[in-house]
Amino acid sequence: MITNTMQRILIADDEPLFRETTAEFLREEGFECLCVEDANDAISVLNEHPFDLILSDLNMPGNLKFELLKEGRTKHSDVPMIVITGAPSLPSAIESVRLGVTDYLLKPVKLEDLLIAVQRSLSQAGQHLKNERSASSDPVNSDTESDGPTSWPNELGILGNSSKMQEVLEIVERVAMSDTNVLVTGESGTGKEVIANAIHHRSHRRANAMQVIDCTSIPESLFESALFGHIKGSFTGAVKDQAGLLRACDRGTAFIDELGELPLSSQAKLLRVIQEQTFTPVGDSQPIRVNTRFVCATNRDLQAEVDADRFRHDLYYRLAVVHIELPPLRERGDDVILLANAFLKKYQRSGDSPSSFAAETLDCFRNYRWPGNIRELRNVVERSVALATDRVIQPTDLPKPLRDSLHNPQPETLDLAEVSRDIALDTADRAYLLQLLEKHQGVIASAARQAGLSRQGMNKLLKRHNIDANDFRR
Ligand SMILES: Nc1ncnc2c1ncn2[C@@H]1O[C@H](COP(=O)(O)OP(=O)(O)OP(=O)(O)O)[C@@H](O)[C@H]1O
Repeated sequence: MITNTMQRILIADDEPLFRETTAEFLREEGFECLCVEDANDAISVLNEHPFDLILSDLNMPGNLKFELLKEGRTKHSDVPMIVITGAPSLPSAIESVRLGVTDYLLKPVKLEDLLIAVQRSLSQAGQHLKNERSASSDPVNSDTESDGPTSWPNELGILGNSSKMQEVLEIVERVAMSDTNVLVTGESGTGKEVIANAIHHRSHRRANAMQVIDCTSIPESLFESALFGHIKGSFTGAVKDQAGLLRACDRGTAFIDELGELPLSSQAKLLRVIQEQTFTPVGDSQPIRVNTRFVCATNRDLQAEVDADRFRHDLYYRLAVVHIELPPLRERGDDVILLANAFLKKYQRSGDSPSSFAAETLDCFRNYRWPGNIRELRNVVERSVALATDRVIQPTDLPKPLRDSLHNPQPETLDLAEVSRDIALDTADRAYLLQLLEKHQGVIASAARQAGLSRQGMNKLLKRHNIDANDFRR
């Protein structure tokens, strides 16, 4: 878990082994490290997050003209920079010094020497940055104790410090470099595509394309042609040759989104490609070989679909070699605050834009059940930044279901020993209704049937708890 008291080092280097060993060593020495593999990524994280030190390679993508050092020098002049290069030269050393680096080290560098250089550079830079941070009047950054961690990304650039997300990220790190097929499941908006992207970008396939194949947008009759391509004239409407989606991700990753929606006939065709890594374009006779890794996503319970014979079990086992289950936002603890603060920064447009959330607004975020997960949170923050009249976003700036959640905490956030029996029972009753509606996707009649209530009885109960069944419709 990353804390805010550690000093933060940005490591930019395109050699994975160097990056990882250096980061591991520095972490053991008590620093927070964020690794990126090229200058463009380094510049964008540098502009989004505060750092105490930059450790930069010279010969890496996007750095032909010392772009990272120039950015550091012009926009972050208080952040010391150290160069570590495997291809030293007099001109590059002169230019680095001109751009203000505090040290110019040669690879392979002894880790003890690196540590000395890091400590020296940090102490030269003094307490300047730290003082500035602690004096900051921006509550998003300064009020970290009450609001949870600040928007500091892990190495995958995915926000989430909760233990459930840390477990997910660990699996992503481990599986990315293999060629194993991965199934990502989770409710809508939990970040399945974000995870698929992270797997692709951490894999050895990252130089090639990740192609999104959205099963809901391809009609069953066109599935073969969309995936495998076709030859001109092979069917009415085939006015020219088309390569198909699979060829576009040869040596890359095929991200099959909404896999649970794939009709049985298309499942058989997909299975063949996965087993044989070959396919034949429609109207052609020559098979084409591809080398593709499959990452799939669905918000359905695919095992249940297999049990109900709606999904082929052989395809399921081929695709779900590793299964990553993303927790809903309501089960990620204070990640909701971390994400809300990050979205707030993202949507701030001018100096007058709202720059923080009131404590009660954060309580609403914690209490609300977020059926639309991170996507819903992002939309809520964008909307409240646009509508708020004050610099602090108040519960009144939020949509009604969120505002209503202020006085309706989820049972897991309630200390039962501290409340009356009535409140405890009421909270449990509410939690039961929420889960019931979740399961029945907002259909009151079937929820009422399971609860042993009449429709009217259920409606009355929902009204008392201020729950709108429409919020659960998918
Ligand atoms: N951990 C995260 N950190 C920051 N932003 C995130 C994270 N996870 C998801 N998001 C953002 O939330 C939104 C929804 O993410 P994404 O599209 O990956 O969800 P999904 O589970 O694939 O949704 P669906 O099932 O509806 O396709 C996107 O805007 C994405 O950038």
